[in-house]
Amino acid sequence: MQLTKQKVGVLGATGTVGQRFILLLAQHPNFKIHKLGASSASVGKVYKDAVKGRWKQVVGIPENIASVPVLECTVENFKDCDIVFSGLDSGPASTIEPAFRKAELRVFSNAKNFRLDEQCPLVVPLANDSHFGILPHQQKAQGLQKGFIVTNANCSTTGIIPPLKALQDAFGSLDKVVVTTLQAVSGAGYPGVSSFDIHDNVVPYISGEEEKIEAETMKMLGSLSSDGTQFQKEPVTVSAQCNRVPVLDGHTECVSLSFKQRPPPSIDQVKEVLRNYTCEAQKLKAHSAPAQAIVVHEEEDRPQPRLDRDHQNGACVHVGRVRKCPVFDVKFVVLSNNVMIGAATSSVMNAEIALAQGYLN
Ligand SMILES: NC(=O)C1=CN([C@@H]2O[C@H](COP(=O)(O)OP(=O)(O)OC[C@H]3O[C@@H](n4cnc5c(N)ncnc54)[C@H](OP(=O)(O)O)[C@@H]3O)[C@@H](O)[C@H]2O)C=CC1
Ligand SMILES: N[C@@H](CC(=O)OP(=O)(O)O)C(=O)O
Repeated sequence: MQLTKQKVGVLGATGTVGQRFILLLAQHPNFKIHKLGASSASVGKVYKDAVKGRWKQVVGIPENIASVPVLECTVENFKDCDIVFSGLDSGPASTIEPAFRKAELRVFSNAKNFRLDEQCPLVVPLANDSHFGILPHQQKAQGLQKGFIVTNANCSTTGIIPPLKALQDAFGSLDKVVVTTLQAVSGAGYPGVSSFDIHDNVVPYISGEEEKIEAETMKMLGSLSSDGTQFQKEPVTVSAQCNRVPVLDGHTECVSLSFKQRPPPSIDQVKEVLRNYTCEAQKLKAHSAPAQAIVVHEEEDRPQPRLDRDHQNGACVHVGRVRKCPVFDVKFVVLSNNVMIGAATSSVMNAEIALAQGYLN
């Protein structure tokens, strides 16, 4: 039986993340693009004209989307959508997303604004979908029947959460996590960092990024109270250092960590746990879920952004160089596609999980 597809709106549809939404949703079994929104610079144009000279994907604009008009991001324009995906800049997201929620719309957001909100789930779909359990509380607290905001994480946080969660589930609480990032230029949107600044260079600062990785990790590794009304942060110490590097897509992260458990697990045990890790999105057979959530590499020079970022349509995370750390217990390298699982794919997979778990009824 063919089920009716959910009508979806995409806010920020013309941007770096928005373009990935278009590609993921143009032919989706559960969702059908119904409305597109962006800034006043794009409003009034059809999609292909709004992104003229700015469509940066290796495939063309899907034919069924090219002539869809781009609208102003108002409740009035989007009120007949079942779901709204937001790839808005954080400035406009701060007012538009809560206004949409208030109008009983379900919002799946990439923006940073509500990630640490006590009523909003912050979910990496390969790891902590149990945090959707806060949604009835959010709706009750906001006096709503259907509307809510679900957020997905910062793109660098997203990469490290699945391996950290896998290790926490298997070996108990982590003690300390140190992460150094090498972040792709697409993380800064388009046109982002100027070519003059990034060519032949590394920029050792990304505004606000280190604080986000530290705080978001504690929320996502934490738990939801049994009555579904409160998040309990995981008391893990996280230290992040963030760098921008001349890579187009794909954030690389060098991670060292220690366990509370003494003695710590062996390197072989760590690898086995990472390799065998499965998540709810896979069990639910969510359309965007990867067959392998964490791909563990044995080659000593992998993962690499150019070679590995598009594996499984960028929906998994890669871990390589798992080895003993002389300072902490274990160290490894993570690679994740920042615009796919780090952004649009996470939002879409979150909506697929929410649909399967009955949160969109
Ligand atoms: N790039 C990445 O790797 C990641 C990004 N994010 C987050 O996702 C969001 C989008 O990022 P990204 O796609 O990179 O950014 P871009 O700058 O590439 O795109 C921003 C989008 O927002 C729209 N927009 C800007 N101002 C307004 C406004 N006042 N009203 C309505 N729409 C507006 C733009 O429309 P127009 O084209 O008309 O100007 C465009 O569609 C941000 O919040 C970002 O922090 C999260 C994780 C990873
Ligand atoms: N700051 C990230 C991308 C991003 O937009 O993050 P956030 O959604 O947390 O603001 C990067 O530069 O790679």
